Amino acid sequence: MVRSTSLLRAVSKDHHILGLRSRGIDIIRNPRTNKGMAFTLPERQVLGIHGLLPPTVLTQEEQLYRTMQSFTRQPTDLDRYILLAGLQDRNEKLFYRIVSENVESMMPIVYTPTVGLACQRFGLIYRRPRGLFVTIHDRGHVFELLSNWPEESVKAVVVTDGERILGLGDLGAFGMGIPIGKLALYTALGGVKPHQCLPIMLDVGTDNEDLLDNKLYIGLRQKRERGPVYDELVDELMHAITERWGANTLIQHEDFANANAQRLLDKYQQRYCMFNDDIQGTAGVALAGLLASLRVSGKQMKDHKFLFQGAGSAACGIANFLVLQMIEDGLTEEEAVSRVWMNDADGLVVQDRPAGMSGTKARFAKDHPHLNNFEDALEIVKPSILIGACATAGVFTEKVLKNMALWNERPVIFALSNPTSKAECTAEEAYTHTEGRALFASGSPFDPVTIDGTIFRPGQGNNAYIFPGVGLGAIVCGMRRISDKVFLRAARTCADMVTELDLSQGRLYPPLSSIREISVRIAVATIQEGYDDGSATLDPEPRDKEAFVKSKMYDFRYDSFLPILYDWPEEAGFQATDQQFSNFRDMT
Ligand SMILES: O=C([O-])CC(=O)C(=O)O
Ligand SMILES: [Mg+2]
Repeated sequence: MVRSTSLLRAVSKDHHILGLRSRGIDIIRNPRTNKGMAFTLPERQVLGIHGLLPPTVLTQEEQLYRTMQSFTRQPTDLDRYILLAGLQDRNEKLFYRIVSENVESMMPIVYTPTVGLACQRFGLIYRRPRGLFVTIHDRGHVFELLSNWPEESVKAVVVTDGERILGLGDLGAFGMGIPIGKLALYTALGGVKPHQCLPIMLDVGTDNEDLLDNKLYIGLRQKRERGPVYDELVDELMHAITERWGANTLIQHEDFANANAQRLLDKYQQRYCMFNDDIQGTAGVALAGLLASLRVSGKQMKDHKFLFQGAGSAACGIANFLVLQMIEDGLTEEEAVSRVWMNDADGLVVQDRPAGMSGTKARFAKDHPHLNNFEDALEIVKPSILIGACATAGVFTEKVLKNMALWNERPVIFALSNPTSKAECTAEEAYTHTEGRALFASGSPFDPVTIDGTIFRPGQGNNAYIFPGVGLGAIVCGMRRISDKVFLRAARTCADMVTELDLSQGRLYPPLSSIREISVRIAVATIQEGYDDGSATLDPEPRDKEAFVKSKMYDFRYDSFLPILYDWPEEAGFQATDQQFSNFRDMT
């Protein structure tokens, strides 16, 4: 089918908006179409932007170089964050390309740890809107509010209510930085098209007094709404998203507090195409690293004994996945659960402890006297694998680490809390106090550590290995729901990509530079699981799934406007094909 070129011609015509004459300049002002100085001379002429740009014409590669120069010249990471946010607002293709090609230097800026600081300073650095703010006062009108979002084909939503932003606690509406950062990785690492991504901040107030007093706060100045009214709003949002953009719209829950995270996951997991990244993404990535560690220790998962410091939803998510893995190794559920111990702010998780217990951790409560000290708990359990998910920096003390090294030839130590300032120990501490024998991973990045001439390159056990690929896979095959098995499969896929070289350098994850390739493989694994369990709706099932996934991914290179605007002038009677038309629509 061919379409008339009238829409295409409209681009180069004059428009009168509020008395202002605007034409080609809108193409420069629109981050989706803007190429900056990379517009070629013929494009500048046809689009009516000749003279609005400096005369030099740059290639995208030259622009990358220039941007990199500015990036490295910034005095602080927060300045680098602001620089990249500005680029994202100006020139989308350049932004995503530079992040995707420089994951090691840019992921720590657009994502953890710097994104944490950006959230804390969000009132100061806020420039242009990105995403939707849905507040408790919008109850009853959420669909109308979503209708204000200009994109018709949203496929991935990341939503937070800001109550547990990384390990930084309740940041209220400042938490918006997190859905924005996660979705930047959906595109940069997973190739999901930017216009298909929507960050949502669900503002139900904040209990953070400092923010309520902060002149720069941008959210509702009220205490958090909880209980049935909160639940109704979340319900309405989930429903409205799928009403507006279709039943298979992917909805990622991010950084909800423990009291809500697992509860909302249980409530919605079967009804929507959704997952909770802090529970399932974290669990998947932790499992991936632990699977890789087995190749070094020569053990099976069932041969291990685990102690978690922190028993929130992330810890429980990991523990549940470990149980599934140990059952696959041949243990009964009871045996598997017996190998997993937890400790939290109220002490060892035991059956009758004074503080009582809520949620999933009850599954792991042991029949043991109450103990209130982590170091004592460690001595009782003598774990071979120690996992920190408690957002308390330094709880893995020298004594803790030395004990781990005393009991284990290759102690496995994961300090997963984010950002770096909340990590349970640093990479240097982990290697130093275990004579370099630790198999260490952290949620946020650490630089390589040199001990006695040996360089250790710690891996980053971060969800970013998992969620962009799962998201991409779920979107392209139109998944109705996402089961835990998707994450188990994703974990195995990630673990399989860890090479002997990685392991020899103490790294339990593939290098970040291969994360885009991993995302493709995880997307393929996700799609496969979708067809195996019947949740994929795309029909027919693509035969070559990898080629199919790649064909759906965002192209970071600039489109040329010329085939559309130059080669097919109306007088020549040319018409655009459907494909050309939709390429153009994607561009504008
Ligand atoms: O964002 C990250 O780096 C991982 C994550 O989801 C969290 O810590 O909440
Ligand atoms: Mg999170």
